[in-house]
Amino acid sequence: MWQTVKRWIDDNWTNRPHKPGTVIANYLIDEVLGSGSYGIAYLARHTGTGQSVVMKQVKPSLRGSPKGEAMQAYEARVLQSLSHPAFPRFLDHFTWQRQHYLIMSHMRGETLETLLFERSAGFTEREAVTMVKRIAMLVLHLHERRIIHRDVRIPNVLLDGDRLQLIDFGLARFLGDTPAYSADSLDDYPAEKQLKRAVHPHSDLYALGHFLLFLLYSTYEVKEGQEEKSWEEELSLSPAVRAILRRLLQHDPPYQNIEELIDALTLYLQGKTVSF
Ligand SMILES: Nc1ncnc2c1ncn2[C@@H]1O[C@H](COP(=O)(O)OP(=O)(O)OP(=O)(O)O)[C@@H](O)[C@H]1O
Repeated sequence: MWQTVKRWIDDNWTNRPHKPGTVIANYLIDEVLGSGSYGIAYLARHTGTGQSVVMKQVKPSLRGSPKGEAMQAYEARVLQSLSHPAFPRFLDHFTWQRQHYLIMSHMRGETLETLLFERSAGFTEREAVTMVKRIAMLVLHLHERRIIHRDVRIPNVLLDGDRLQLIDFGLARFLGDTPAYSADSLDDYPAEKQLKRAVHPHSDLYALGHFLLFLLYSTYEVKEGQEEKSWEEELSLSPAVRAILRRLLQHDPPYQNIEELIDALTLYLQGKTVSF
């Protein structure tokens, strides 16, 4: 019972976001962007320069736990190691009144999730492959720096005009580091979650498979009373894209690295046969 009581206190009291208008150190909060599993994100402004930033606060209930400030410090380290216009820029990391904050550049644009589900954007097979290739190029930039993002999903990709950006490095890990922040191993998780959270290029490749599926389903029309089938039966795909998806989703032997995927996508876009 005490866990239910604690959860109520955390949700309604301990983890209440700051209100717009609150000043935290040198930052004025304009808007609460969201409250995720580990942190609270705000749109804020530097009080001196007026620069628009995203401020992430460690959930107060997680302070001192492995998913608290240590996890945020790790995200700060990942962002500090990057310098690329398609990723948020690290700006600051500080403790203020015993709360922990990470400041990064605010990326403009709309998420792919908004484009698909609110604006009903539709992607042809070629457009979907082109989009996934562009995201794969960003993932390549990360993998070359030994960073596995582990959260490449439609809400974390922003499109600003023609500029594509990848955000939310909260789960990113450097190759060679453990998958979890605590001493827990992934062994107790279901197989799919183990794959998604592995600190290995395969986890981002698997996520890109789901990303491609979301784009391909954007033009799919469900008929009244139709029963659910597998994606291979529901989508009318070219053999090349079907083969690429099967490898991404690990129905067939997976690509060993992101370069192999980019090569397959490039061959498809050039109209050449993909060798399996
Ligand atoms: N650098 C950024 N620029 C623009 N928007 C951002 C940026 N970082 C996060 N956001 C937006 O803020 C909101 C919350 O971001 P956050 O990274 O906390 O993700 P979350 O998925 O809600 O939380 P969690 O990953 O902790 O479960 C999201 O809507 C996200 O699009």
